[in-house]
Amino acid sequence: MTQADDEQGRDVLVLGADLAGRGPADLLIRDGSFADPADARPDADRVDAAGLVALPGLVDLHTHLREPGREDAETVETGTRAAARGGYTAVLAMANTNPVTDTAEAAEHLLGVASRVGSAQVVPVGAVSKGLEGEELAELGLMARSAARTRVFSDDGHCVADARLMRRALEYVRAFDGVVAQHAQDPRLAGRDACCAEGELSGRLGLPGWPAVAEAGIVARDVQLAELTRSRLHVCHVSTAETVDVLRWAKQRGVEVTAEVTPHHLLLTVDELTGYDPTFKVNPPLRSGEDVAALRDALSDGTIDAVGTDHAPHARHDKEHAFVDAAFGMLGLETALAVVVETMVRPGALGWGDVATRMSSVPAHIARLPGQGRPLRVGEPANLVLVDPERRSVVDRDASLSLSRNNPWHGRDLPDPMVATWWGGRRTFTRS
Ligand SMILES: NC(=O)N[C@@H](CC(=O)O)C(=O)O
Repeated sequence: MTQADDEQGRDVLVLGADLAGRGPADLLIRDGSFADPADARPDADRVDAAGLVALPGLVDLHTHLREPGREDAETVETGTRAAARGGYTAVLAMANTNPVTDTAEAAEHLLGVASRVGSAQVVPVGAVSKGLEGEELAELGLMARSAARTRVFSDDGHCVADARLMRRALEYVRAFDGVVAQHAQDPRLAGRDACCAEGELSGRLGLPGWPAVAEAGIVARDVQLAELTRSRLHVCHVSTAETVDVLRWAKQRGVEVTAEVTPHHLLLTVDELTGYDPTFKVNPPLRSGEDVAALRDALSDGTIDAVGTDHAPHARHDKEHAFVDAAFGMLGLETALAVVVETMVRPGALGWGDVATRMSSVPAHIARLPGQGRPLRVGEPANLVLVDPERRSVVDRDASLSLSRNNPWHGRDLPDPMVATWWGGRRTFTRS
């Protein structure tokens, strides 16, 4: 019997964890929610959490689960197990599966699979355009009204490049308080072969360049469209200092724009590409140290609202090619918090309360997810992560719960904070 089975129906009393930086307190988990610790039954399971930090379950705005269509790379079952190990209790599953999530039926199918095998809540993201082709709007309204209650729409992997289609999408989602999450990449400036931040190094390495303006230009346009339509825009995986400037301007104007940054863009730079290792091939590409510094500042001051992993698992036979031919993407769910601790918490740029905001409550709010991102309070759903702020280890890609091995952190000494995760009172991960 696993520890999780063992806990079924029993009280779990978590003792002395620091509640997201607000100081130590006890938590009682009962019947899926937090209850008053003073009411704990005498046979409660006790978890000594002294020295640990308690955070609300993390919410990832940007996960690729690959099911349906590429179950050799990831499934709902393996992807959500990886999520639980990373402290996540909800993931938004991107629409670039096969078939694409561009209908109510596809979204509901994914929900059905997740209800059987998920170790975290799976929230289908709906495609903006049919087949991600950027021509015709997908069934946005039907997806919104379906059992999936879709609120986030994205052609991620592709940019909604046509300004008219983007305008229509923004106008449409406003009716149900939805949001369009844009993969900002002007295809005329950075086509599908663009795989290296454009600059001195891309020239030296002979890799097709991906200029910063291809991102910032689309974001500037979309901010204006969001202002025109009075609708909500979310910017996926911001990678450049130029885009940060545009976001600052947009927020000063009061436009409803939010943005996310990936863990890899907070730590890795284009210099990783000098060995032509396709593990580091990702879209948008790794950028300069100046960009990394600007992204950290923006996450610290709230110009960038959230961390999104862009967990992009790929089978070996899609990744192990010459750099230009390999698939774009890297794993992220299991290591996201580790990288945020390393890049933001240790240097003092974010406190634990900020981590809870940037990785849980704000993403839950952007996706309009009730029951996620809630404070650790009596009566709230027991979505909880226990974190050891001091522990470190060397990342081993073979220890991953993901089906894929394209882990850019393999062999790197990083924080190893994950102790345990509960989703709706069910224990979904325990460090062994
Ligand atoms: N972010 C990535 O590098 N990859 C994404 C989609 C994409 O190409 O943007 C994927 O689905 O693999």
